[in-house]
Amino acid sequence: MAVYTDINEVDLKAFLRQYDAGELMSYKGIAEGVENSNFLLHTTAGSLILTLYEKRVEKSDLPFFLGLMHHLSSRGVNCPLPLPRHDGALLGELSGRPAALITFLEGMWLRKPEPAHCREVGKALAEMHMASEGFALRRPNALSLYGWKALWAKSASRADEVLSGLEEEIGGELAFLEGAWPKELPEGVIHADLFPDNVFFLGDQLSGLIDFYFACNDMLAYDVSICLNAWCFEKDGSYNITKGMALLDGYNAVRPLSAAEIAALPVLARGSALRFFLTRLYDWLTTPEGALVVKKDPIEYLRKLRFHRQVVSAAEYGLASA
Ligand SMILES: Nc1ncnc2c1ncn2[C@@H]1O[C@H](COP(=O)(O)OP(=O)(O)O)[C@@H](O)[C@H]1O
Ligand SMILES: N[C@@H](CCOP(=O)(O)O)C(=O)O
Repeated sequence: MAVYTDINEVDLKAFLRQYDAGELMSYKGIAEGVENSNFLLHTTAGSLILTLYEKRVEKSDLPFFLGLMHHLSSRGVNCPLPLPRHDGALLGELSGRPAALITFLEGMWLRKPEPAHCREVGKALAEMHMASEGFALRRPNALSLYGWKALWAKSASRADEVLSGLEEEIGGELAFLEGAWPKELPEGVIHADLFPDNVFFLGDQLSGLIDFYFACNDMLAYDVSICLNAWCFEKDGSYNITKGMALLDGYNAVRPLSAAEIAALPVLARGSALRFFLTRLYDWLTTPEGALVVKKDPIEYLRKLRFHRQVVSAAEYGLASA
């Protein structure tokens, strides 16, 4: 359960008085998520999500995230909207943390996505990429090459506690990616964490996207590679090419990938696997025992990274024309 910061009823009621959000009826911590503290509120005005921003979220980045949700929603992407306070601010403070109230999105995330869902995700990702055009704010990706190296520097000396040989393997991978990382691919605003738990479905219909707190400006095809990693591997670690084909078809139907983006997919997928391996490893080594959060397994992403290392062309991901 990701509740890092506790709240109390008295403070919460005072916080809510700054909004046109009705009277508090009940609230509870949400037993999902890793990054921030989330609470589900029921008020006389309906259901709302209260988010207290934690460890990896810089307060100075919040206008980018909250503004992006407004921009995307005004372009037809179904995503939560931050509520303004009476004074117009989208951001307040609760229990000493920056905090926002956001609209509740109906739907639930899929524990066992099928190829048809992967197609919907590919389509929604491309639609998000197109809809984000014209968004005025910029945010460099804090978790790209430079950020990976910084994160690795904090974990490297303890990596072999998790798996023998990791320090050498990941050091080599970083050196490879530093030389091979693409520089000329089309860029835009990417979600950067579009995992199954951040995509809601009502039945088989995709109903919305949440959790824009890693969004940033980066290569659009890098976002595609994140989704291949997050949606197209099975629990046993095998890559499901049918899911990959569906996801890539869905994406291509809205925003066709260029030849250069297709050629770069194996390297991008190595990079995105490494990115999630590194944050998971860091959390694995530093999250205190007993914290109210379910730690995610870094080794799952090491296996994905090893898979991408032996991929020769994007055809192996299910791209018919690669
Ligand atoms: N706008 C929303 N509408 C409905 N549920 C939400 C919304 N935002 C978050 N949640 C719930 O909270 C959980 C954690 O949210 P998330 O933004 O992924 O947290 P974190 O940033 O900590 O990873 C989600 O899996 C979902 O159950
Ligand atoms: N998707 C990341 C962790 C970030 O958590 P989320 O709840 O914000 O999706 C991972 O799986 O490592």
